[in-house]
Amino acid sequence: MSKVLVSDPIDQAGIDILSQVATVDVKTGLKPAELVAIIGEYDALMIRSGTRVTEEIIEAGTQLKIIGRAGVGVDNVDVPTATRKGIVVVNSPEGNTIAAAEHTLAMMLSLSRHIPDANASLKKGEWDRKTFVGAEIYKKTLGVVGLGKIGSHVAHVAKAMGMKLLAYDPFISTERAEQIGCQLVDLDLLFQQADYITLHIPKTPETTNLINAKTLGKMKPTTRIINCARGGIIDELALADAIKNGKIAGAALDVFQSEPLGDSPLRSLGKEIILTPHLGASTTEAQVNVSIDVAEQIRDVLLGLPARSAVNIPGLGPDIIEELKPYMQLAETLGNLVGQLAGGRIETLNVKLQGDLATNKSQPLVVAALKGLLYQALRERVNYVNATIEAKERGIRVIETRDASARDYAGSLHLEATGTLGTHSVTGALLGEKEIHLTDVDGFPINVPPSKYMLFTLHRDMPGIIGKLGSLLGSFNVNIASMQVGRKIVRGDAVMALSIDDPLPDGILEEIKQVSGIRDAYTVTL
Ligand SMILES: NC(=O)c1ccc[n+]([C@@H]2O[C@H](COP(=O)([O-])OP(=O)(O)OC[C@H]3O[C@@H](n4cnc5c(N)ncnc54)[C@H](O)[C@@H]3O)[C@@H](O)[C@H]2O)c1
Ligand SMILES: O=C(O)[C@H](O)COP(=O)(O)O
Repeated sequence: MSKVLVSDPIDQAGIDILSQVATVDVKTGLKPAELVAIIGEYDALMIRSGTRVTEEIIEAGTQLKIIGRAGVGVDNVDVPTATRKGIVVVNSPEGNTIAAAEHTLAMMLSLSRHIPDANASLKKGEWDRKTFVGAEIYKKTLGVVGLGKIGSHVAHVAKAMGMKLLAYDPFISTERAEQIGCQLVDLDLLFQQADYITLHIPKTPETTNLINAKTLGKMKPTTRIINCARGGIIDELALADAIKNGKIAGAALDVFQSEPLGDSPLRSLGKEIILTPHLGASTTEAQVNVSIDVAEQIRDVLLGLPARSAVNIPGLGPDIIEELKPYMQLAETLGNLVGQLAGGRIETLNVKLQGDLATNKSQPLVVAALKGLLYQALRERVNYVNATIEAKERGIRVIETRDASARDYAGSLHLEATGTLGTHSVTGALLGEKEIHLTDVDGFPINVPPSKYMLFTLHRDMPGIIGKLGSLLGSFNVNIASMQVGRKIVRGDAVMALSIDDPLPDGILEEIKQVSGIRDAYTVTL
């Protein structure tokens, strides 16, 4: 019989489901070394945010087939290592949406009316009606950063309470925002105008320290911030400082850079701040939902069936996956690349399946291209199962065409993304069995394998331009691994594709764009 380890408190409903097919051990509060010592016995691990599933734990889990996260965020799981080891990672994308949204609303109202401090004062024996005069949220402006599942529900309820709604989410269409009753604005305007700012975004390199001394400086002295998303999106020291110095009015935080929260200046602030110990998902209903949702998936995978919310394994038939696997990787890479070249919010993705790929069997490649396209917005939360729905929810129009007569390569894929910042296209094919090559960028023929860090320029084909760019990169100690120019006519427009060893340091891209003859430049991380 299979063995499942449950290492965080989860609802009994899930344990009952797992017990039908496996022996279930519930061992909470294990230290990392204790988990490493025992994980080798188990086929499945079920967790919440309390267990950090590191590379060391995954490597020690020699029998592990699945890691089930009873909740949304899988940032406590080393997903790339799990994927490399062939371990399915599943989560419950919607099971605690309402709980987290309601906690956010509770935080906003409690903060406005000083409920925690008023309650504490009364329980101490006081009757103080002066200190706790609050503010109304009616007719105030709420700035929602991240208009996904939780952000949308918060917006919906806030609207009913008479709030005016601004939202920032570069991956959501204006139409979708309007349906929810939000006006999409840029982040600066949201920071300047909102009376309340609520965060509902994942923690990614782009969102880390999004709220910092500089952005706090743009807010009104009456602004209050609520974070029930992820710790680390707010620079906590800068926030404590801004509240202490009256630069903003207050904050309500459920999540912290390091959990459990240790010594922190946030703890010594008064009624301007409310802190809860990561309780967003802690309702009876949400815990039943996520526990059942994830336990059912663990049960299915242990029985050899596919999981419905795998964050790292395609939910497609194993035979199709085997045949299309190298092309799926091609489609995902091209999707990620064209999404970054186009930038901004993507409105349309044209997918052209060419040569041998122009068959109906190739449909999963469209899904893989969308998965790549959405990676910047959703990171590991986008998978082959949800990519199409996520694209639809974001208002991205997908146009598929097939051209069996295109014969430059046995099979090639052409993607064209149009977004708020313009249109870009890429084409790619496989060389040999599975070596991905970019064969065209923005209509210019090239032939380069993609690499982790790339720089693309659109420039005038003229003597000296390659040298100038090389010297500029050299002066910033950027090492070029390979470089290729694609042009259609001599001394006309051209594209340069460079593979570089490290990410481009801040500020260089702007300098590159100033080089005479270079019209535009893009940096991409794959
Ligand atoms: N406190 C808790 O207990 C609790 C409970 C559940 C979820 N969460 C967290 O809440 C957050 C939102 O969860 P969700 O289920 O709504 O996720 P979701 O994927 O449905 O929505 C996230 C939204 O953020 C947007 N986004 C991504 N990068 C962005 C950026 N740089 N700027 C602006 N928007 C960006 C995406 O387009 C998406 O619409 C996640 O961080 C999740 O881990 C916390
Ligand atoms: O990502 C989530 O689902 C939330 O942060 C909740 O985490 P928890 O289930 O560990 O409370």
